[in-house]
Amino acid sequence: MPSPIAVAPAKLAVRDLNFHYGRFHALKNICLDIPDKQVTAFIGPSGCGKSTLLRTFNRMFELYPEQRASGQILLDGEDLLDARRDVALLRARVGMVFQKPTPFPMSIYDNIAFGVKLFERLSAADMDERVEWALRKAALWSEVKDKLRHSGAGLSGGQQQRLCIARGIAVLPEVLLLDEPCSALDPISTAKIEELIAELKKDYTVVIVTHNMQQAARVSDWTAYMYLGELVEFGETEAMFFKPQRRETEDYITGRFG
Ligand SMILES: Nc1ncnc2c1ncn2[C@@H]1O[C@H](COP(=O)(O)OP(=O)(O)OP(=O)(O)O)[C@@H](O)[C@H]1O
Repeated sequence: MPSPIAVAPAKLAVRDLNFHYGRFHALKNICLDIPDKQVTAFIGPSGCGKSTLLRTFNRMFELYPEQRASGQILLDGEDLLDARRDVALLRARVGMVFQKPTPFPMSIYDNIAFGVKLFERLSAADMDERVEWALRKAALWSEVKDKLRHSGAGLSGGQQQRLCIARGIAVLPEVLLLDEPCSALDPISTAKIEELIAELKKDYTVVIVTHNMQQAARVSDWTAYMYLGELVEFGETEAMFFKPQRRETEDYITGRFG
């Protein structure tokens, strides 16, 4: 197997990561480099640990006492699993967008301003500018600029998901985690989010969990194939899809799995 340590500079370096849900061992000795300002996709059959691995990157699991991670996850060289590190600050650096669009029950404008206010004191004019910037980045501005005070819940599913991405980037994170961001969306909204991901990687390190192999091939630079809590193969997406090193990866990619 090619080294799980990518040649590109790593934004996140996972070292001997193990994860337990109670007594269930969900991630086993994961070692992996997530390259900076590129898109990395996690693929693998249902239950292999993709979302679990993603959620370790902003310590989401800490909300649940029976869940625990051991090993190291270095963000720019510093271990983010170190309990002394402020988890709120970590989540400002490592943002997350979930499978189902989850706008807050408030206006489109406030959906974005809410998170920004937790970390920065901006003047009204600067906040207006930040909201517009985030909505433009998420390719949503032209569709919502005349209804910023309307509820976010009134948007279509695809628009809501772009609103969640705008909310995620408004706090100026360095890493954006996307957990199956298109699984609840129609093909047109999916295409928009995929275009957006290509745009976002100019500024952010993006990690995406997807069930959709074509999507992984289209949007990612690097791909990790997981199975039963282990990292089976990791490499550049093109090589993984056209010349996988492991038989298991090839079987999964070509649909022979299961
Ligand atoms: N809260 C939990 N408590 C106990 N076990 C869990 C919990 N969440 C996930 N698991 C188990 O951990 C393993 C990995 O789950 P995870 O959701 O990370 O897989 P996944 O690859 O993202 O799956 P899917 O593609 O179906 O979303 C599975 O066996 C799952 O049943």
